[in-house]
Amino acid sequence: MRPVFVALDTANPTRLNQLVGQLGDPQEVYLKLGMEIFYGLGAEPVRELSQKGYKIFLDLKLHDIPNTVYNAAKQIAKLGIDYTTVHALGGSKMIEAAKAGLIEGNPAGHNLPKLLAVTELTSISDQVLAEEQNCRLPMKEQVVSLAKTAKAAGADGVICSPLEVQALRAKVGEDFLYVTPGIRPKTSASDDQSRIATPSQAKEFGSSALVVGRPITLASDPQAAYEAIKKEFN
Ligand SMILES: O=c1ccn([C@@H]2O[C@H](COP(=O)(O)O)[C@@H](O)[C@H]2O)c(=O)[nH]1
Repeated sequence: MRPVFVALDTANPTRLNQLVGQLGDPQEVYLKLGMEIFYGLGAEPVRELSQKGYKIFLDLKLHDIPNTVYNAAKQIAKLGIDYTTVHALGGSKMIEAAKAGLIEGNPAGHNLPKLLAVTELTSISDQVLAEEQNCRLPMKEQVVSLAKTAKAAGADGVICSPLEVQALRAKVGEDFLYVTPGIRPKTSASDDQSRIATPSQAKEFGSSALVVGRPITLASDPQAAYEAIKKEFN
């Protein structure tokens, strides 16, 4: 079964516990904890949820000089997490430094966390890419180019939109993870996301895993919404 990570974007501990409690057996639930939790509540919820057996994707999107990223990744690895992120735009030396930091900080006996490089955020449209980032490449080519750099620098996969996965599989390879946010079931609002797809489209395009936040966390029955998305994707 391919993973569906639930993005728990809240800094309210009561809300966090309530949501986690609604999702089901820790051994079968994949959680994505991001900046809101980490900056609001610190590292403790990350350690606690990991110790309870949840698979943890800590999405802090590191983007800094290589030395700073190396030291930050070393600390992140100590939390006992399974996946983490850097921005591919930080360059190959920064991605290599992140990988080295994860290896150095990883506790003995724990699987090495997988390093995912964010290509272009799924909130970025073709227009913003061209007019604000002044990128000369079309979106798919830009994402492929960033993914090639990330792979050569030692990343285990990338974060991208499902809309780019077919091109990525063809040009970057099958031996790489394509983890896709920007997921919206047919009846959900797109919110601030630009490059979106439904769970069944993501399945058809070949996403390795999904990241889904508001369509689950704001649903009247989050567990039912989570189960429906897992079923549609698998
Ligand atoms: O390109 C990216 C990278 C990360 N995200 C994160 O995924 C979730 C999506 O939440 P929704 O509520 O389903 O929109 C969120 O935590 C983002 O930080 C992304 O959306 N796009």
